[in-house]
Amino acid sequence: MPERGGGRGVVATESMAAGDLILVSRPLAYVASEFGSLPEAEALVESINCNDVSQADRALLLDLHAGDEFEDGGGDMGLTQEHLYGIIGCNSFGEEFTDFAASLARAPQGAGPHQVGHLGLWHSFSMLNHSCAPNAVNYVLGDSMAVFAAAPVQQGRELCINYLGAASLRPVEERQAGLAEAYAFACACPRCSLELLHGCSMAVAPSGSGGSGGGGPVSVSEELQVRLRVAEGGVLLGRCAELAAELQEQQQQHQQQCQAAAASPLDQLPALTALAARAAADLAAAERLLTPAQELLQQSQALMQQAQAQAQAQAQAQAQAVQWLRAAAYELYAVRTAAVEAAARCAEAVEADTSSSSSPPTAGEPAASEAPAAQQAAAAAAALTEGLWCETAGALERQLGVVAAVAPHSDLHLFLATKALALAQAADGRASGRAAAGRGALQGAAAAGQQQGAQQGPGSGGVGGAGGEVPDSATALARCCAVVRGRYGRRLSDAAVQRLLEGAAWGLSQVAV
Ligand SMILES: C[S@@+](CC[C@H](N)C(=O)[O-])C[C@H]1O[C@@H](n2cnc3c(N)ncnc32)[C@H](O)[C@@H]1O
Repeated sequence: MPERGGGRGVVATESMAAGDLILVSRPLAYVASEFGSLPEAEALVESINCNDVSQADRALLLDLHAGDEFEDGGGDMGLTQEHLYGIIGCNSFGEEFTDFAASLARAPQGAGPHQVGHLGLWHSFSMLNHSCAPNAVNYVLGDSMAVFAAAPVQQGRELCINYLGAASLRPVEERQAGLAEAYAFACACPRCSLELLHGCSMAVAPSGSGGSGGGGPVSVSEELQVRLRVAEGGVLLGRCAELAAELQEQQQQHQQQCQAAAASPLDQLPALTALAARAAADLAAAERLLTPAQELLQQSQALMQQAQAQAQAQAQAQAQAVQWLRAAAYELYAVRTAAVEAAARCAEAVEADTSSSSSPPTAGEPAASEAPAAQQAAAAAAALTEGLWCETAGALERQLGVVAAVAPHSDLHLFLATKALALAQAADGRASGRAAAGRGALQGAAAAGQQQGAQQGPGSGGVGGAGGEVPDSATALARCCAVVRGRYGRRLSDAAVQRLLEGAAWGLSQVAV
């Protein structure tokens, strides 16, 4: 059939009425099964393999369509098992006969009352193609296949049956999917085309109805009704197609008339007037929208101003928080320094006490036996001083890291560095290790200043010498001043630099005990 892209089919050689017998086909292979059950394809294969089939029928079997891969009829290979399964898949027809009375009436001769389910292959019947709106219907009578016209058929029309059984009532997508899966073709019958075109299904299966597309068994009477309905649908569809053709013709005429009318300018006047009226209406609608739009604009402007004010307030609050944090840090180091100084004084007092107790005791003075206790106290005080210093130095180091990370332009880490250096000197002028740590902190501050700040002149940024000598307070102060100048000289006024230097000097004077 060229109109469906190849393949064979059956065409009416003369017009016929609904109910006319089209063909009766004897089986090439046929197996019966128990009432209510459909025989398996294996049973049919077995009956063919057991030489039940004559040579002539074998040739007819080979003539049947078996899928695209067997288009050459199997070639020299003859009838392989694979080919046979392909033939059965494409052409076999079977029913389980759940309608008991009708089943008995159709049962093949010799079949017992329970042997009424069947599966078979019929040659001329296998030439019929499928349509979801078929004009022919088939019945198994005995083991023969009879095909009748299910609607009036004009000469030259293709005769089609329904491959789907009751599943032909399913929506178009399901029918298409079922046919594609079982027979590997996309159905383009008038019903499918119409339903696909309009995106709707003209028939929806009643709930619980089955068919070869899946679901439970369907009785024969039910299936007959289904086929009748489908056949009626086919007739209606034919009428629809004719109407569609008429409509298309009319549409073309209208189009031609419109084109002719468009060519004449006078005829365009009503269309232009209508367009103008629509434009006026659009304008009025736009004007109506203008006032609320203006109001919205004003509202959003007010909101924006509010947001700006909020952002300013937030920035101020942030700046205040930074100032507060800075003050808190100064406070902390002042307290720690005071504690270290107190501990040092305590140690000095205990030491003085101990040395005075080494001279002979006078009346009212503590006995010589108490001297070890005083020594212990001195040792404890020294340990306390040491511990406090270590803690303070550790805290200074951590603060330095934090300040350098979050506020690289702050002068706080300079202060912290000078503090660390002074502490190292004050705590133990001979402990070069600790002093070196203080010097290192000062150098770190200077290096941060060099990276972040303005360019420094030669020698101005170097804080601390390369040797292990601990610089005195005045040297440290001079080096701090160099750092400050190097870092802030460009961006700060002279007065501001002076204030910073004074601040650093003040810090040193507080701790250089
Ligand atoms: C029982 S055979 C029908 C006869 C077949 N056209 C032939 O040439 O032998 C079934 C096969 O025919 C083709 N067929 C049947 N109905 C069709 C349809 N409506 N559109 C396209 N192909 C169809 C499919 O390839 C299907 O597997």
